[in-house]
Amino acid sequence: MASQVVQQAVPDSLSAKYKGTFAYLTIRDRLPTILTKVIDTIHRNKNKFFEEHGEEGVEAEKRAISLLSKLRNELQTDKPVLPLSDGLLDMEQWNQYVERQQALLDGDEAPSWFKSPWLYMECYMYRRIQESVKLNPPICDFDVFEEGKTHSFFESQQAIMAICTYLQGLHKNMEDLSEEQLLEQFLKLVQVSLWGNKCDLSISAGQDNSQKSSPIDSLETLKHMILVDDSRLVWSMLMNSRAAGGPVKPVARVDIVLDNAGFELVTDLVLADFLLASKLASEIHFHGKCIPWFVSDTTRKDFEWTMRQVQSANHKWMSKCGFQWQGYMKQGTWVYHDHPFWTLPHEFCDMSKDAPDLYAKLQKSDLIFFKGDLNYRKLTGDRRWDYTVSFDKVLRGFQPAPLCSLRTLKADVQVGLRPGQGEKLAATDPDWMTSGKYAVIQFSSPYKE
Ligand SMILES: O=P(O)(O)OC[C@H]1O[C@](O)(CO)[C@@H](O)[C@@H]1O
Ligand SMILES: [Mn+2]
Repeated sequence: MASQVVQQAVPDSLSAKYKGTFAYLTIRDRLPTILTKVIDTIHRNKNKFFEEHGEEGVEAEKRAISLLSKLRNELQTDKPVLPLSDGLLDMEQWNQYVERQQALLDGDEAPSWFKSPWLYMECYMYRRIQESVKLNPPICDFDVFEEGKTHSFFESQQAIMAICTYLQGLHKNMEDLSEEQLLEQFLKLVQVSLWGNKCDLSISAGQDNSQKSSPIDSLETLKHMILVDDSRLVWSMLMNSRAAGGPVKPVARVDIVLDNAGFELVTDLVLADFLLASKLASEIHFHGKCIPWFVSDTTRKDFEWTMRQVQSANHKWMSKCGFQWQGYMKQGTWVYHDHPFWTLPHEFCDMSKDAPDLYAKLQKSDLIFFKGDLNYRKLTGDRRWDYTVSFDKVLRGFQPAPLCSLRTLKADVQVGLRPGQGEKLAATDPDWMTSGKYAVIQFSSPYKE
């Protein structure tokens, strides 16, 4: 009975059924554009498939394109969601999820692109792209988004060199920093990682969106664009946990649920390095995606590729970072994980029930950073919350450990604002929720008084 009451209080999901919303425009315009680009990418790689696999590769390319064209047609004509058939490990969970969505609709209506929750449909599109490739050996391991991700890394070279140089400068006198100076550097590197989230390739529908200038220099001018800044609460939490272990023996395990490869990933690695080197943390656990996702999200392959690229760069400080990072991986102070739950359409409040192993893993953390917009959508359930509802409340029990979302706003969900703040922004800048110009640093802890 009590849980029924709670459920009624939860607002509806964002959905393309609300005409004119960002969800609607995404499903109507941006997702078909992304699918067209995917088809084009596969087609452009035809010669490569032929060189690698002969005629079989070309046949597979044709079949994959035909499945993707069919998918685009299903989307544009609002066809019902079809079950997956590729036999991958998460297939059953996806197919069961349709039933959950079915139960939310009236009568015999089937879940479909313009009726069902946006989060579900957008995730489903990326999973179907994966299916279209997986069903077609020998090209089944082709990452349709790899070119864009590597391009964005190379386009951000200057900015990457700048933050690597900055980090190495810090390394030289880390031991001599006062607590206040350490706090100042912590706040800076959290903001660098935050603004790194501007560079995703999904919001730009695959267009280059890389970082050109030195990120450190722009932090001051960007500060007023941070709508909620809980970074000092995060700092206090880390300091408390450091005090528990003593200054020479840090105890905190920090997890970073990664978002985009390219520049953003490097900003996350720089933050992770700083946390270790400053002894604010003793180990860092990264979480990436098992399959290509939302155009630019980091997979294990992207993670390893980035580490190698940084290491072999023709730039002293960048390559020094790369060697240190490889060292952390070898020592086990940095650990990379992936889990199929991150590429399911579920809200994070479902994690303890639907992926108890992952939830238990996250419970071992002292602080979890969730990077990016999609993670924020999943933290909040991608629902039509009032702007002033608290961040704690919208997590709906998802509290494996203290957590902090670092997100630039690219979807029409935002909570934890001051009364009137959202309305004022809407009046002065109508695209404030989706332009990626604004950001939040929001913290929630199960241990907060
Ligand atoms: O890489 P991020 O920050 O998660 O952004 C991805 C976001 O891009 C979008 O495709 C833009 O709307 C959202 O659907 C998604 O939340
Ligand atoms: Mn992303």
